[in-house]
Amino acid sequence: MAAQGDTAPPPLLRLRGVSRSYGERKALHPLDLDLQRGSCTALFGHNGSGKSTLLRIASGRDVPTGGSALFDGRPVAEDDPEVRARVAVVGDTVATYPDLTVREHLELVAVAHAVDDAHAWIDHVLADRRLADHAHALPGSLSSGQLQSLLLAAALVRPRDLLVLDEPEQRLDPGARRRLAELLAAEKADGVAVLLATHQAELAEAVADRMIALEDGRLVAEGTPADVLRELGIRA
Ligand SMILES: Nc1ncnc2c1ncn2[C@@H]1O[C@H](COP(=O)(O)OP(=O)(O)OP(=O)(O)O)[C@@H](O)[C@H]1O
Repeated sequence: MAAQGDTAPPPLLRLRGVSRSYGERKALHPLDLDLQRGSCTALFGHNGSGKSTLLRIASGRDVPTGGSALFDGRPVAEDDPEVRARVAVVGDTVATYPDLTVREHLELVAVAHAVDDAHAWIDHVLADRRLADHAHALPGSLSSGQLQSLLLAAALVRPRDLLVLDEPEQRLDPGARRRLAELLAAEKADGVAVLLATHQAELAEAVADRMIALEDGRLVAEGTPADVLRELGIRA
């Protein structure tokens, strides 16, 4: 809660009492979350704890059964052009077109978002994600780590104010994980709000300002990564 006279800008993402039920099953109990531009919040928890459910609500890919989700003051809805233009998502599954090359996937995203000077920008992102040598490869010939890098690259070739990532470290080798942490730090420095679910404490420690631990759809700890990881007994 902001103190009176506090001049902090309104959060880019504001979730109030959001919850999600599937029939009788409560996947997410009511939860509040504020995310400012240039900051990162990490969601942490076991399989099935509700991280992806919360990310889907935050990106407009799902509608909460309770509470409200606002992006820059408007309801987060995937079919809102403003939300689609400004919210980039890296999901937890790799969905590709088998007959489009790596470069063509990125061109498709760049065209959909009317990116200026797309070719130069795609070259930059391909090099940045170590995909330049695979630009003309089809997805079927890529390793799982290279496919994950393609998913990240697709989010980077388009404009974004909010970047939502579901376990982006999965399938990446240690070097690529380090570059992922550098990338997310650079996103924050550019003023992008970053919301990520991760199983990797080191990634949260490297980039997150706040951490939310979930268990069975409930918030069980919240604070700095250091505080939360200590509370969970993961760090001394
Ligand atoms: N479409 C759905 N229908 C029914 N139950 C669902 C659906 N999607 C998710 N759930 C349930 O909601 C709970 C939370 O799932 P969620 O995918 O959010 O967990 P998670 O923390 O992201 O897990 P993981 O680390 O394995 O990705 C789980 O019990 C899951 O079975």
